[in-house]
Amino acid sequence: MTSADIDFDALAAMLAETAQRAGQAIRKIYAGGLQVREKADASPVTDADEAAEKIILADLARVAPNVPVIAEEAVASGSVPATDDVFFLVDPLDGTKEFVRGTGEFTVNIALVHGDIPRFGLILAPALGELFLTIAEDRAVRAEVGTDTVKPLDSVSHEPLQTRDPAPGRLVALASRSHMNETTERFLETHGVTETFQAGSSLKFCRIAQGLADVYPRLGPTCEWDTAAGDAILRAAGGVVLTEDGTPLRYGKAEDGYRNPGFIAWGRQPVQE
Ligand SMILES: Nc1ncnc2c1ncn2[C@@H]1O[C@H](COP(=O)(O)O)[C@@H](OP(=O)(O)O)[C@H]1O
Ligand SMILES: [Mg+2]
Repeated sequence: MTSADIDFDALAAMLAETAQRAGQAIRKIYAGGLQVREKADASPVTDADEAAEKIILADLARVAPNVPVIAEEAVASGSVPATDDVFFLVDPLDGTKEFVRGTGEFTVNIALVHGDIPRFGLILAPALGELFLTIAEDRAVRAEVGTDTVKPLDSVSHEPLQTRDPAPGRLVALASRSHMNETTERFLETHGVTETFQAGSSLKFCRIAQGLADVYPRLGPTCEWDTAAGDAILRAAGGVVLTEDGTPLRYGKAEDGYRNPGFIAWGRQPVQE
């Protein structure tokens, strides 16, 4: 199968509802009180992560039964299917730490990779009622779906996502709330960043795609399911995600356990110094 065989409109319409159902499951579990456990890598996991992933995997198995899915909680329990040129990446609850803290900055993430590039991306922030997704290779949108009911994609209005032109020497950056480090602080000091906001989860990619900030340095570990949907959305809105050597972040790194190197997400391709 290639990405040319996939009907992107149908995928977007279906997964927009899948993600909202996953979001409702997350919110229901949250309202009932959270049991937080630790995974083998010491990161937190809750029943909400697992419930949301189950909903997403069931729908993907129906719509694209032959496409492998690399999903965060399945990988944590040792289930890592072989991938080929086309595969899905799923992070059912990105920003689990933020979720546990109650900040609302957590997301449901679904992406389709083809040929080491994320071509389709969908991010839902269930507590904020905001949905971001690619609707074509070079078009991404934001829709307000609210938090009460599952809304079909064609029943809500969309606003196009477009990154902004940075003001040289006055960049606005986004950085992780939970995973700040010295390398990131050094990057901020040396790249003309005059303002930094901290935020959780893949929403950082979305805020750059909206033109609300210029750069998101992530110079510490993440996994491909944390970044693929945000990368696809940011690309379609005019941005790029580059590794520290200036090349685009690549996907399908099975031999590295789908772990990413450090990267920098930019609203616009940076001018080479
Ligand atoms: N040591 C590590 N190795 C791999 N990924 C890590 C990591 N520390 C943090 N992350 C990733 O960073 C994500 C959180 O990003 P942020 O701090 O920007 O909210 C986590 O997503 P999950 O919450 O889905 O586990 C986790 O996957
Ligand atoms: Mg994550």
